[in-house]
Amino acid sequence: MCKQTCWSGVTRVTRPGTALQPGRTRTDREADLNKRIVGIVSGTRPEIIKLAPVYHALRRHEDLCVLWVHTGQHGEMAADMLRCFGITPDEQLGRGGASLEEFSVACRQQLDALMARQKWDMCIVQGDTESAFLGALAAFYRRIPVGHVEAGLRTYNLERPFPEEGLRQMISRIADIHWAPTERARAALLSEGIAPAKIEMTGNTVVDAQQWVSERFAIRREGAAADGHILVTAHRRENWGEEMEQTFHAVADIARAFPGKRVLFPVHLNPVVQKPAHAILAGLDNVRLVAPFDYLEMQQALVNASLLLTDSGGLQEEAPTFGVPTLVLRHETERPEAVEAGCARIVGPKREAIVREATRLLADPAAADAMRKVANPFGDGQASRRIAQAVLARLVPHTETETEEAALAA
Ligand SMILES: CC(=O)N[C@@H]1[C@@H](OP(=O)(O)OP(=O)(O)OC[C@H]2O[C@@H](n3ccc(=O)[nH]c3=O)[C@H](O)[C@@H]2O)O[C@H](CO)[C@@H](O)[C@@H]1O
Repeated sequence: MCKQTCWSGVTRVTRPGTALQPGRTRTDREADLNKRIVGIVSGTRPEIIKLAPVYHALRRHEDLCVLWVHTGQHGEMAADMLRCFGITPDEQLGRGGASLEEFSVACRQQLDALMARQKWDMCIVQGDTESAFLGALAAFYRRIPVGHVEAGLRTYNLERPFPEEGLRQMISRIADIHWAPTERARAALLSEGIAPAKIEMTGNTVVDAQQWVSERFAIRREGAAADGHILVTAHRRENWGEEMEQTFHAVADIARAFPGKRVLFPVHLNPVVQKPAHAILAGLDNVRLVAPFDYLEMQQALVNASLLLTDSGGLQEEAPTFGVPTLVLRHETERPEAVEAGCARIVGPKREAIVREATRLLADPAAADAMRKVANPFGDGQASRRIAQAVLARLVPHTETETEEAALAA
């Protein structure tokens, strides 16, 4: 592996076997071959999970030079995810500092320098993070078309989730192609005046990511669905403090009421979560508090769960793939499709409602079974292929693109 520092704080990584002439980059060389350059910008764990299948789908096409740029918003958690999906970033940006402001300013400068030097034909971002917004903004100023994966999620409440709701709405204002995961997301974008031709309903790439790892790492359920553990995750900023403590007291109540059930809780590293989780739950025999899982461990823990209690967006989307009934520990969700389909319920972060709903599902196997049988409303595992087809149609219009039927039959 060759590492070159190409400007302040930015390290360029060249894959083995692609030795370059001095001063020349893989991008320069591939641009000479008339390849169109697609840059993918990631910052956090969920972005990597949802962009990895897009990266692999795009790399199948020889007319494209696909670059992965990691902003460093998440460090170690992101490195685990990149490893899991076999991705080595082409560009790893340097963090400007610990605060979000310092990160943001330095990230914007580095992205602009990168885009000034390499003429990207498209910039792809995902979701609603600071990195996604900065990637879209830098591309917008450089007149590079922006493709937005998981476009159109909305609560229309700028406070919840904060700052994500604002960031995703701003990305929608400057994106050129909006890949909506669901019909509801498409309808939201249309209602905001985005031209129908710029929106494509693709499904959510999170299902593709699950299929990708399940196929390669043999992720399978061990034992009967109803016998599995209760999986818990909680980290959302808007629940910090008293509401999160109530959630953990509810988990303790459930563990005491069902001593034969094991509760598995990978605890987010933030001390705001660690402290109350350990104070309230550490003494219970059937509760295991563990460090955050890598993606493979998490998918294995999910497939073996009989019930999921979570405030995570990604886990709400992943649980129906494995038929795991879900209680959402939030007041509202921008992913109501699971609730409407019948595989999830919103219970909020408060003790009484969580205990009531969990007890109902644990005591009534028929109610839990009904939730297990619902197909995943978020995607069919083909989203990244549809996105790759859309990129090709835009950047290499004379290429023959696979029909949906041909791809599915392959
Ligand atoms: C408001 C909102 O909904 N915002 C979302 C939120 O994303 P989220 O709630 O989905 O985030 P998490 O829960 O951190 O990640 C979930 C993924 O991580 C895997 N996972 C989890 C725990 C673990 O121990 N090991 C793992 O592997 C898990 O299977 C899943 O795939 O924040 C992002 C910005 O950070 C936003 O862009 C995104 O809209």
